[in-house]
Amino acid sequence: MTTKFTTGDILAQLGSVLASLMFVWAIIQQYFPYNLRNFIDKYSQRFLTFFYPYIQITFNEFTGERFKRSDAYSAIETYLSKTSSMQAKRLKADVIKNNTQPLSLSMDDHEEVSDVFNGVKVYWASGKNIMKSQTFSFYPNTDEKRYYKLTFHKRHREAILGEYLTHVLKEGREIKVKNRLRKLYTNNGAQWSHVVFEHPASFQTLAMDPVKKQEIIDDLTTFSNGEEFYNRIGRAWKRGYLLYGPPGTGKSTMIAAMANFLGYDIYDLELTAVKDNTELRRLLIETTSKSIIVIEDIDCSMDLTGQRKKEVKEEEEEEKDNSKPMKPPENNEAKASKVTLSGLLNFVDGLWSACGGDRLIVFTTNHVEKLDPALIRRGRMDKHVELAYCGFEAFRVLARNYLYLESHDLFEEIRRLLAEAEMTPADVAENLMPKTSPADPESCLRSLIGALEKVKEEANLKKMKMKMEEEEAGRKKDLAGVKNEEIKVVENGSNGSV
Ligand SMILES: Nc1ncnc2c1ncn2[C@@H]1O[C@H](COP(=O)(O)OP(=O)(O)OP(=O)(O)O)[C@@H](O)[C@H]1O
Repeated sequence: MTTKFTTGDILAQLGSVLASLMFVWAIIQQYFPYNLRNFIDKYSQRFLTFFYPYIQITFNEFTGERFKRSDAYSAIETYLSKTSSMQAKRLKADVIKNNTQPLSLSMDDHEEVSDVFNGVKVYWASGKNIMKSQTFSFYPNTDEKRYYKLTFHKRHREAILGEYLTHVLKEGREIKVKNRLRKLYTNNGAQWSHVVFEHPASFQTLAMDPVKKQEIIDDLTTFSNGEEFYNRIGRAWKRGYLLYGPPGTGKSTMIAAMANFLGYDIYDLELTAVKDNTELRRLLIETTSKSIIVIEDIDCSMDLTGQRKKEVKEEEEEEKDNSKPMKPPENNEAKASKVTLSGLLNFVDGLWSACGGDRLIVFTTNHVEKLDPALIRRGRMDKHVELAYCGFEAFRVLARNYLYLESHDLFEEIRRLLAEAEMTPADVAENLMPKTSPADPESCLRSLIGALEKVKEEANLKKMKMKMEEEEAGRKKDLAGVKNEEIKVVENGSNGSV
């Protein structure tokens, strides 16, 4: 006679075995002395690990300082977010105020997901221990100790403890930086204060020559991934950008697009509010990594033309003439209360090495010719980007953004006019701004054509006026020359008569 066991029977048997085991364990816990329990615990663990081929690592949410969340835990949580949303059945959601991603998802307690790295499979499980608290606390409930447990086969120990964990923490931190609310810092004297940075500019909406744009995107990507490279060549991980061009060509917009592209904070440094070089240095040291430090209109912030020459000359003169009496204290004070060009040069290169992490420094100017060459030489300002008057390709970006237009019969006329008239993207954008609802693209394009023709006419008139003025000046010069000749002749004549 054969007996058939159904799955239900097996589960019922298993359940009763487990119940019996738990009962026995409860008895042991109650009646066995503490030392004996400990002994059994210790040796049963050793016995199990002898046969168990897996290694487990636990990452607790709170470590060290009681209320400080572990950086590793939150990096792992972020790293696992994508895998969790695909594999876990129970998820936790949190709102993040971010344009690109409104929700952050993580696996709920007691869930497990797997991950594969270089062909090796590992398992991540989430869990929590609940401690019985005796005391009342104002702090958030930290009696629930959450953790992540990583499990992997012991033959992969080296790869997982080295490469894999480095990869998890790095990637997790990078995603966190991208997802966080970014900040715009401004300085009031030597103090930074900040607001949330929510500028919508992107490289997609930035109107400029597409080849130039791609070059900048590639440069920024290489820079932001270049930690190892910069370490290897022994250079501070920084890059300087000089953006120059007439007002309204998109210098500030480009900085916002750069920050959004890289996920960096912005430090908008008002140089005129900085008392001296020491204050400037302090402000720099307080900046965090993954940030863009901006000095707008650098030519207006300080006298950069010849100032350095003056400074160097003064220093040389002081060195030559040691017998010279010291300057009166009030003079020294006046000099110390300004940021000097050499202070700025130190700011740009010397002190960078003191601050770890990647930083971009961006100067903008409407008058590149006014800047001291020392300030903008390569190595300080590595990339010089000219933001020019609107060309046809830049116009097409604006037409797409403002009017959803890819092509139109009037585009050819606009192409011809843009080649002849100088108009900034800001002015082109203003003309393309819909004036009715719904938008009437053709009337916007015609408005732009009218504005371009006007600019062209004004430029022609200006040219003609200048030409006439030049001719007039030439004629006056000639006339003056003739008069001088006549006077000379008269003088010679009178001399001859004497
Ligand atoms: N290249 C561009 N692409 C898209 N929009 C632009 C561009 N240039 C200017 N604009 C528009 O014009 C406005 C002014 O541009 P922005 O402030 O970036 O110019 P700027 O070169 O920094 O000017 P300034 O030198 O006066 O500070 C922006 O709000 C933006 O809407």
